[in-house]
Amino acid sequence: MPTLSLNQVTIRYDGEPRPTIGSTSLTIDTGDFVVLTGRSGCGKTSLLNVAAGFITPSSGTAGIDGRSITTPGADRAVVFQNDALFPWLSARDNVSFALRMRGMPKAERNRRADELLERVRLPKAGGKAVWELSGGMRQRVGLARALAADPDFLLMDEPLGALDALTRERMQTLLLDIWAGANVGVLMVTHGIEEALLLGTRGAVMAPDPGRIVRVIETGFGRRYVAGEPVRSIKADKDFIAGRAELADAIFDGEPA
Ligand SMILES: Nc1ncnc2c1ncn2[C@@H]1O[C@H](COP(=O)(O)OP(=O)(O)OP(=O)(O)O)[C@@H](O)[C@H]1O
Repeated sequence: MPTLSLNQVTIRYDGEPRPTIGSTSLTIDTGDFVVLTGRSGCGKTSLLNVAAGFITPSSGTAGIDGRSITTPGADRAVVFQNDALFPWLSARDNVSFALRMRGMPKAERNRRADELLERVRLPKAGGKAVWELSGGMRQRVGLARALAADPDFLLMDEPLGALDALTRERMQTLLLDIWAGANVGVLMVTHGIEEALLLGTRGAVMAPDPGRIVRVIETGFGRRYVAGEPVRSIKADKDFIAGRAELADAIFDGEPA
């Protein structure tokens, strides 16, 4: 079971007088669903980019089981706010593209792509062109494509940020279903306080200047959904309501929201 570790990572972008991220550590194990939240500009994406291997920390280390993260790798799938699908390919071909890169024969990769599309609740969309899909459907194709590489870690930067509120709620439960069914560790960035609380096994709150994790809240609400409890009953629970207030307080640190 691999572990992704960020150890006393700092980031100082070229030309910036101060570090964007000050010494920050974070560990993600298989089965974790770590949600990174905090005010705009506090450095959430920067930290995720270190885990993804898109940027190298100025000091500190990023690694998986002792191996340094220096570049992106197939062990880490990244999902962005905008799906970044190939518009000229069908949904199935978008998903199977990742498998083609691994040399899998066509019939097998089409079968696997259809399985993955079914997993993201798009059983009939394989032959559809990207332009025929809604925003939520595209994001699900993006997720299926991310899962195709069979990653150890799923790194998601505001994956639901561009969706309308109702689609977003349905996608939250889909993310929990995917997490429960895959052997992955998840790191997800979100601005959504309820989303952080519902999805995360751990909610990590960042503060700015320099960006750092100031609070970690262990949560068990996603596990309750996976065990069969309806989301509405979870969100009505007094522990959920108290958790939401606690998270908001940590994010706004006593300032009015
Ligand atoms: N490549 C870069 N070069 C210089 N500065 C950068 C770079 N990338 C990000 N920054 C700056 O670092 C700070 C943190 O940005 P980052 O995107 O990591 O924050 P964030 O918490 O994800 O923001 P948001 O919630 O608005 O998406 C911002 O001030 C941003 O302008």
